This record gives sequence, C-alpha cells and structure tokens, in this order.
Amino acid sequence: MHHNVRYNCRVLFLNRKILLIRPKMLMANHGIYREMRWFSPWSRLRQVEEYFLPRMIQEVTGQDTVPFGDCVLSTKDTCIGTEICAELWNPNSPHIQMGLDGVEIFTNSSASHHELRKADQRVNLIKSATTKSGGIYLYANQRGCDGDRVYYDGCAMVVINGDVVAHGAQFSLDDVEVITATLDLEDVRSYRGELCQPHMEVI
Ligand SMILES: NC(=O)CC[C@H](N)C(=O)O
Repeated sequence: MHHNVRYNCRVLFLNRKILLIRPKMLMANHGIYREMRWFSPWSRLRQVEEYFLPRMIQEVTGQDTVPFGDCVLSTKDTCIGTEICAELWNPNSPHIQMGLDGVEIFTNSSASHHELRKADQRVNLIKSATTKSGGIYLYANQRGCDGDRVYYDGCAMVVINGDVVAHGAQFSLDDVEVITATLDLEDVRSYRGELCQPHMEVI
C-alpha cells in the first residue's frame, strides 16, 4: 500500500537492502486475469516517491524509506530496468522508453500461464523487443500449478540483441531452476551504435 492505494509491485533487493519498489503500470485484465479487482496501476510515468517501509521491514533492512515508482537502477557498469509480466505484452511496453533512455538490461518477473503456442509468443515478444532496441532481457516466469487448473509454464530466458542464449524448462517438477549466460555489455553498445539510432533522420 502506498498512500492507501494497493499496487502490484516488484521489490529489488541487494544485500538485505531494498533498492527500489517498482509498481506495475500496465495491468493484466483479460482472459483469466482480473488484476484491476485488487490493484491500481501506477500511472505517474518516470516519477518516484518516498515509500515509508512498515516498521517490521525497517527492522530487517535498517531503512526507513525507499524509492517507489517508475524508475531504474543505474550502477557504475550499466543500467537495469524492470518490467512486470503483462507490461511486455502491451503496445506501450516500458522497455521501449527504457531502451531509448539507455537501459541495457531489462528484467521481467512474470506469472504467465500455459496456453498452446504461448511460449512461442513470449520468445517472439522478447526477441522483437531486443532486436529493435538492443539490450539484454532476463525473463523469469512462474512454473507450476497455482491452486486451480491453471499451469504456469516457466521458460525463463536470457536474450541479447534478438538472440536467445539460454532457455529454461517449460515443464518440470523442480522447485527451483536457475539459468545463466555470460554476456558482454559491449555487444549491446555496439549493436545499438550500429542499428538503433532512433534520432537518425530517415532520408
Ligand atoms: N500475469 C500477467 O500479467 C500475464 C499477462 C500476459 N498476457 C500473459 O499471459 O503472459
């Protein structure tokens, strides 16, 4: 809850500290999803506010407030942005603006359920996102059954500049699966330098 509004959020941590809380901006409200019943979308583009942590969390992290809103993480080496599930599927996906702003690593935590041929759609969406704007996309998806008859079918992925370089299992009984890839951020920079010049005039 932030200002008494309930958001669906990703929380980014490092070494017991919360780096930022990113509320979902584009909701899933179709098919089996009824997100708007519970959550409000964050509509303040590129705006960040101060979030006062609940006292029990303050005791764990030692922080009183953390950034909350539409923001990214800038480090000495790179810039990391987040998408949440359905945001990848939206024509106005946050990765578009983030890519144009120089975010090099996009991350997505999803709860995307299984339907025939949908895994292929996800691959195409992520390949297309990173083909157009360059970048590395780290996609994580829930895997397993969620109470009822819905199956979430994993397929975690690592994609760089339109190429899938690692792919997790779609069906498995393992509780945890980690997929990895060693990539060079310079490949993103040179790809963008050569192919993604959004400000170049078309002659
Ligand atoms: N939970 C979500 O946001 C999922 C939405 C998306 N359309 C999907 O099925 O993957």
